[in-house]
Amino acid sequence: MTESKAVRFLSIGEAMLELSEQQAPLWAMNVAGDTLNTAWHLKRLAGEAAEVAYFTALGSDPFSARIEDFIADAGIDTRFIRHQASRGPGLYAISLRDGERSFTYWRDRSAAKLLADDGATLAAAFGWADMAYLSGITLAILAPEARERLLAALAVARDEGVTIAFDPNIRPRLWESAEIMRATLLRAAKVADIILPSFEDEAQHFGDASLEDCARRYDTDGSREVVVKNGGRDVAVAMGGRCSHHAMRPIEPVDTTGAGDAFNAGWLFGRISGNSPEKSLARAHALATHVISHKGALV
Ligand SMILES: Nc1ncnc2c1ncn2[C@@H]1O[C@H](COP(=O)(O)OP(=O)(O)OP(=O)(O)O)[C@@H](O)[C@H]1O
Ligand SMILES: O=C(O)C(=O)C[C@H](O)[C@H](O)CO
Repeated sequence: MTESKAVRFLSIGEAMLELSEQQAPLWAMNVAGDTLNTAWHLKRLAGEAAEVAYFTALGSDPFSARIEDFIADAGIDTRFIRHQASRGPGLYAISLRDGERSFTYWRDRSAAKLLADDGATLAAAFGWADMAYLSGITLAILAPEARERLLAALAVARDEGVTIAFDPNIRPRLWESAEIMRATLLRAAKVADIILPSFEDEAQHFGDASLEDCARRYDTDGSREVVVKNGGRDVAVAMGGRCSHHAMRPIEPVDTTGAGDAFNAGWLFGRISGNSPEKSLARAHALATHVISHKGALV
């Protein structure tokens, strides 16, 4: 019997400390961050069928060590994590109103802002991967030269056969201007094969009038796979130049933090496993609804 080779999934971004209010006055401190959330869920779904590695930079302090231990304990490979002794981890706190989350950040000098400073580590990581995943947050936190370095490395990796998956995950506060944000997100999407936007954010910042508008803007030539997430409402899937709508079952959320990240893991796992779009969507939605039924990004 031949055993199929595990897929190598590389996720690139910022792992942070997360503060999530439990019963007043108690707050839980966990570890989360959009690209880490997706990597974490994907590893749980895939088990031995995927090797998952996380690419970031952390400090050399005890809280950075906790983050790294958390990642390693999840079975995620930490070989591409670099350390910047002069910096520490970023922190965010969740505020909730009727289950809808907003974030307060303390991350201006986090180590992760330097994650793309070393071209050799980037090349080694892309050389290892079958699929690489990043988000608009990954790009937003970088200095302009580092952003260019990462975009160039992505283009080379794609040419060399790495599948690139990208969630624009729009966070305007993290960018220096709305123009730079929009232009950079479009450039990243151009070097991606799979794009996973959220309709509400895209409509607000790119003016898309419909799910199809959003899918077509990202898939101008019909060569990409685009899944437009949409809270508890219909999702659109563009593939092979055709766009289909899929009804989703809405629920009352406890905390929507990480819904999109969990959805992405479910979708990517389905596609890596060769499942149909319908089956992949069902898994993605089930995982997202599970996550939003609990506080914090990771359940
Ligand atoms: N109220 C809800 N009921 C059911 N499913 C939901 C609800 N909200 C979100 N989801 C699920 O989560 C997916 C992602 O939702 P949404 O686009 O709102 O996430 P997001 O804004 O990207 O989240 P985040 O950036 O916090 O990870 C949806 O497509 C859906 O499957
Ligand atoms: O907003 C960020 O930068 C985060 O990574 C925090 C959350 O975990 C993430 O946004 C949820 O999607």
